[in-house]
Amino acid sequence: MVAESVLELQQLSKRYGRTKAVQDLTLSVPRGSVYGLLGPNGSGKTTTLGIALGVLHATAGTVRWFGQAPSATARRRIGALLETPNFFPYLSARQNLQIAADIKGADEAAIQAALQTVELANRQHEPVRGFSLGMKQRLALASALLGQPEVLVLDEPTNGLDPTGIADVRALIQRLAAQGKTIILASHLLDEVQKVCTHVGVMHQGQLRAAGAVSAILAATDRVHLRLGAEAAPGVLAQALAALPFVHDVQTLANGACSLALASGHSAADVNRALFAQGLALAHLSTEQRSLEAEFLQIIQKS
Ligand SMILES: Nc1ncnc2c1ncn2[C@@H]1O[C@H](COP(=O)(O)OP(=O)(O)OP(=O)(O)O)[C@@H](O)[C@H]1O
Repeated sequence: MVAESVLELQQLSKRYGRTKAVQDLTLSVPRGSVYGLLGPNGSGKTTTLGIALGVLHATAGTVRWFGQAPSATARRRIGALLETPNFFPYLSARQNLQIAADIKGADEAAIQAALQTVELANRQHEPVRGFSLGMKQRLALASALLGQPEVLVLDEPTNGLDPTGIADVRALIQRLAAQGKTIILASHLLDEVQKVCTHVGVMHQGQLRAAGAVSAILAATDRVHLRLGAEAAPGVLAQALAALPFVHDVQTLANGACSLALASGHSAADVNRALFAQGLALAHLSTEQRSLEAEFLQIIQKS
């Protein structure tokens, strides 16, 4: 079953004079996913989110939210945090949220629920000037949550935070995702995307270089290492592997060992079975799980 998309971007492009900030970008965010737009600084993530939210105009392309053209009704279903808002430092967390709630038409219950979600309910009467950056970021998230949006769009949500602040925001994102919200976040931190996202779109120089489920992108990069017993003739293993249809990118290593990549849906056990059926017994078999970082670097290098 194909998951329903919350957001679809079709052939989006944005130019600033000669700068092509976004080029021909097409992506789809499945409902219930935590979608990480990953890319180095200047790769076009903020521009993409800005266009999706209607605060920037695309030079070309279309945006669809919930299967429809953008509208005020659709916008009310989306909470966004593109930059940390300026809170009034002498007002309490609650008073600051009250101002945002008045603008959004959210009620008392919504303020209380948002404060609880971001775990600031017990500090709500303190002035914001005494808050850490992490607490301010959580308050900003509370503000984005007023109106109970189905989707949250966050630009670099952990930027500038210390490790505790990062862990708090990460846990919060995971809690919101567990409640069924779709979360779209931009980040240049691989680790962040790998830890919290179910899906990833890798951007580089304004273009989407790879996209899909994090698990699929990682599985596609697993490498299997294997070696036959010392009695095997040199080259036999590489030859046998090259003939297997679900194996690609076979590399011969020192002492006759080989490494390979698997087609999706196949495992190291399939390789073992196929070789054994040909009378080849393995002395060593292991899988190297590559990190998103390794994959990310490879995607960027390829482009
Ligand atoms: N208002 C603007 N005027 C001119 N160029 C811009 C403007 N906004 C962005 N750019 C350029 O567009 C490109 C993409 O920028 P964007 O901010 O979308 O990238 P990003 O991936 O979000 O990076 P960062 O993480 O640094 O914010 C960059 O080359 C940037 O310099």
